[in-house]
Amino acid sequence: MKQWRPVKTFDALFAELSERAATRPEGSGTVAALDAGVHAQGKKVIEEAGEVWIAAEYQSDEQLSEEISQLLYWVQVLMIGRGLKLEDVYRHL
Ligand SMILES: N=c1c2ncn([C@@H]3O[C@H](COP(=O)(O)OP(=O)(O)OP(=O)(O)O)[C@@H](O)[C@H]3O)c2ncn1[C@@H]1O[C@H](COP(=O)(O)O)[C@@H](O)[C@H]1O
Repeated sequence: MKQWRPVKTFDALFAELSERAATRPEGSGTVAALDAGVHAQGKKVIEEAGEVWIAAEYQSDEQLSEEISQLLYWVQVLMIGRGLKLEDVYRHL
């Protein structure tokens, strides 16, 4: 059974990843992802977007939700790598 944990929102994840970028803790996958650069980040965005599409066509709601969460993560990594803030995106919504 999955352990209960508080719900993490898009904004809370962005704050967490921004903090990782600023403090660069050892062992952080986000720090490694940022150091890998925009080309590698863009490839992950495309990969995860493809997995979202496949999950939407063929998989369960749970699997689709998980793929979407990974796409959101990689979009945030790419945003932080480029120095964008949430407001830069939100003003287009
Ligand atoms: N939400 C995420 C998250 N979603 C996706 N990912 C990464 O994206 C990858 C996508 O998984 P896949 O199954 O598609 O791929 P994989 O086979 O596991 O990995 P690859 O071989 O494809 O690289 C995962 O392996 C993670 O490296 C994430 N990595 C971290 N987080 C959260 O980000 C925060 C900071 O994490 P750290 O920087 O690692 O401390 C924490 O709250 C984490 O929970």
